[in-house]
Amino acid sequence: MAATLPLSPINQPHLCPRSRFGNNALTTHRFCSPNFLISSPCFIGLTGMGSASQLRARHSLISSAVATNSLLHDVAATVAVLGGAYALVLSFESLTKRNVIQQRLSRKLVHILSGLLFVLAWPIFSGSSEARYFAAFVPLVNGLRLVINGLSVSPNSTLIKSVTREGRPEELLEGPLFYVLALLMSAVFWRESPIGMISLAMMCGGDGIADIMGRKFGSAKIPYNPRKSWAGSISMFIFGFFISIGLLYYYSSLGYLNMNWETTFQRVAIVSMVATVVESLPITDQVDDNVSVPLATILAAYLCFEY
Ligand SMILES: C/C(=C\COP(=O)(O)O)CCC[C@H](C)CCC[C@H](C)CCCC(C)C
Ligand SMILES: Nc1ccn([C@@H]2O[C@H](COP(=O)(O)OP(=O)(O)O)[C@@H](O)[C@H]2O)c(=O)n1
Repeated sequence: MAATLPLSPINQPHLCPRSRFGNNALTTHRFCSPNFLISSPCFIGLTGMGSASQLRARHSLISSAVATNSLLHDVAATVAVLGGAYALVLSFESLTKRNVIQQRLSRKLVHILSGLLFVLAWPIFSGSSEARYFAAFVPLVNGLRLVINGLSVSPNSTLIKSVTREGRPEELLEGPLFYVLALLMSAVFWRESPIGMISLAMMCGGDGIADIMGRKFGSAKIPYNPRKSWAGSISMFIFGFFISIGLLYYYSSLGYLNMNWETTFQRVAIVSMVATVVESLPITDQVDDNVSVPLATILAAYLCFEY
């Protein structure tokens, strides 16, 4: 594990290298961590803190303490987010069981909230470079839960009621499973890249809202796909765009990103348009939206923000 202090996400731009993303996104670089700096030769020379071997011993002691601190921090954050995921599904199952909301709306709200709350929770993990893998463990566990219940003889009815269309256990192996795999993939891009967060904004916020608005106001159908409507697609573009901008602003305000806002709005608009067009295509029978939308978004975002 890379020994880096769980840094305040506010970077020291004059010390930290520029990110490889063209928008000058700053990254919390391990060579800018206080732990690295206090053991650097210039610091030693300036402060006369003792012989090099003494300082090497002190550095290794500090490094192992920092690594242990980050490990405990990330384990606690993982447990907290896993608990949040379980509580979210349980809450909507209870609302559905008590007929407060319909099962179809419950599923869509779980679809919208799970991913967005997951990406909003990323800052509670440590500043170590391995933190993203602890975060990715959450969708991994939920994916295994979906597979076990989708294949099992005695599936968990709470899960089925909250995330399936028709209450069939095997449905868990379709949209919901692809959904959590998309969350896992987005977590690997992590806090220092706009790509993963925009992917979740479009899949969770955009595609989720498209369903709700399309079912309610979708009388005018799209010519090349009568199963989708202009209302649904326009809603996906608008909500996906603003949720993406909101997430980029959130992570910029926490110091993880330093976006060039003069170009970011256009780039996000392009990515949102690509995701919306892909979602509207008549390919749902071949490729689930929870596969096509995140993959299209990641590719478009990579091209728009990488160069
Ligand atoms: C209903 C879901 C997907 C189906 O989508 P679609 O077919 O309607 O397009 C969502 C399934 C959610 C899953 C069971 C739970 C995922 C939890 C997530 C990994 C972590 C959330 C943490 C947060 C703090 C609540
Ligand atoms: N662009 C869109 C997307 C969905 N919808 C509406 O939402 C319903 C569900 O959409 P979907 O098949 O994408 O649902 P999921 O696969 O996202 O669960 C569609 O049958 C339409 O009634 C729409 O009108 N326009």
